[in-house]
Amino acid sequence: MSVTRRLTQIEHEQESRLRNVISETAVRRAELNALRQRDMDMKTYIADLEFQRVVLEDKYHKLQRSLCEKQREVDELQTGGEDAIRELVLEYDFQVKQMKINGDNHQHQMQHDIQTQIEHILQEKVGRFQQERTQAQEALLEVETELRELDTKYRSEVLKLNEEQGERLEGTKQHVGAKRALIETEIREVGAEMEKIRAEIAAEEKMLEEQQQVNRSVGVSLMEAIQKDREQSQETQALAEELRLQELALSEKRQKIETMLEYVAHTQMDTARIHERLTAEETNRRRLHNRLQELKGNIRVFCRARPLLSQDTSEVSDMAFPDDFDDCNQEIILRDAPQSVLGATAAARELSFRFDQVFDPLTTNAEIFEEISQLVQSALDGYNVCVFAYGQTGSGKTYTMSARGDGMIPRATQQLFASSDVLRAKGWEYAFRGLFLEIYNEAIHDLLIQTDKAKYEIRHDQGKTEVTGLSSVALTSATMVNEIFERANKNRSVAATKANERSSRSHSVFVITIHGSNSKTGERCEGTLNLIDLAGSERLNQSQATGDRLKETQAINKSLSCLGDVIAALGSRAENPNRHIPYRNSKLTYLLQNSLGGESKTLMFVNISPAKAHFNETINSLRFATKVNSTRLARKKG
Ligand SMILES: Nc1ncnc2c1ncn2[C@@H]1O[C@H](COP(=O)(O)OP(=O)(O)OP(=O)(O)O)[C@@H](O)[C@H]1O
Repeated sequence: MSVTRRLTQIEHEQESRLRNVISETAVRRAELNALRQRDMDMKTYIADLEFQRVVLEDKYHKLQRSLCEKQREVDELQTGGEDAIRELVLEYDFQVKQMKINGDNHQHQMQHDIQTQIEHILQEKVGRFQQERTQAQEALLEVETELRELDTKYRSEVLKLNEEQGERLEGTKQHVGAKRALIETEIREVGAEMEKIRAEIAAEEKMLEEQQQVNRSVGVSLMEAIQKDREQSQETQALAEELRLQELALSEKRQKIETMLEYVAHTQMDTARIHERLTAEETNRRRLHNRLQELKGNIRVFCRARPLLSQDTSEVSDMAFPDDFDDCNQEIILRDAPQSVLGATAAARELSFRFDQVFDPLTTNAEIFEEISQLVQSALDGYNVCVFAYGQTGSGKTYTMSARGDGMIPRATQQLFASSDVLRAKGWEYAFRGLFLEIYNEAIHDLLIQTDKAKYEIRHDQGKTEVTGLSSVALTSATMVNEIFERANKNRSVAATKANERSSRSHSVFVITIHGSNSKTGERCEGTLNLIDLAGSERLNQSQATGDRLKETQAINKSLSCLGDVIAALGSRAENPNRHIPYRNSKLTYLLQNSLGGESKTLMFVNISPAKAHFNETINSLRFATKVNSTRLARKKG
């Protein structure tokens, strides 16, 4: 579920990032379009200005051309007037000279003719000559008059021409001057206009330059924007690609998750089915397990011989143990060497004892616990279980029950917690509480706290046993139980130094109450696991025991024989269901009342020493254990 949530979150983040990029790109594009539009407007405006400038320049050139033509006209007019006057003067001089030449020639001719005539006349016709002379003179006069007239005419014409020419020149000059003034005004205006236009052009050019500058920077920003746009487009594309890939991965993951969810659903259904089956099988297992334990016997006895120790002063007894693989023949055989009694040699004894299990000195605690663990399971299944270690002092009871991390008690507590963890999967929840006490001289002592003052009272109520005033602690882990166990043993050893080897002379009882409930099936169970290290069972020669030692011995003998009696009475209930069970005869049996009998399971270790010196005590222990082993508890009906 967390993967789906994470993927959805990534998807939302990517979508939001993409949306931001798209909206930013849209803004950039709008800016870009505005800049492009502005650039287009500026280009149009610049083109207009350029066109106006060209028109003005064209106009200026035309005006300049027309000014030049006018100037040329003026120059031509000036040149033309002077030439005409000069020509007229020259013509006039020429005509005058020509006329003079002609007159002179004519005169000479006439004079010659006249002289000729005169001479002729004189010679030929003197009269006529005179006449002719007169005529000639008259003709001369006429010519002179004509000449004068011509001269006058010429002069007046010249004057007239001069006047006309002067007027014309003046007019032309005035006209030219006016025109020139006009043109100059026009030129000035044009110049001013040109200046203005130039200034405007300069201003426009400046503006243009500025605009171009702006355009350049706009172009740069435009390029940057385009570049950015391109980059953003690339980024957008990359993001889109990434998004696409992620969506692909997401959909693959979704598909996988869906497949997995389907698988999980199937698995959950399977698991539920398996759980149901397991729960049913667990109930069945409990039933079968209990049946198996019953078939094995609700009271079982295991015989365990310890190895010969370096501190054992005597030799090893002649003991025969069953073959490791022979489960059916669990028998221990002890042979006693022939002894001479009152001078006669008694025959060698061979004693055999049959038990549920016989363990030779090489058997380890781990191997023994394999058998005990079934009873621990029974306690978890809601049955009351008692495990006793019986035997003479130094036979290995404490080693069997309490050896650190290895004895039946540490192993049993470890199994309780380990099995409760396994059973949790089947709906079982367990709570454990512990009592640790010592019964010495028929008095109860709390081994969890050190006090001699407390008074303890055993009470039974509706199948439950309570010891008032005794501290009971919740047991939450095997480690914690080990710590409590260590503390109890320490308290026991402190008491032992005070009470002179009391540890061997007292029963130590570790009671674990087990509460189980199954939330799935609604089942409940309550069991008790009692782990008891009994006081040394050796018989002391009563005549030698006095004082405290005697009292101790009596108390031990009493409680052990009471235990034997209770077990025997329970065994005979099969024949006599109303048989009284003497639980109250000892503190130990009264304390264990609810854990001995009925469906309870009892296992007794009979610990024996292999030393020859302990042979008789070993025989006694084996006899007691045989008595217990022959008992089979009667099951309650119903
Ligand atoms: N199976 C065994 N293997 C090795 N050593 C053992 C074994 N059983 C007992 N011992 C040793 O024998 C000695 C006596 O054993 P233990 O103290 O258990 O006897 P006990 O019956 O409990 O005596 P007590 O009644 O005084 O408590 C101890 O040193 C113990 O380590």
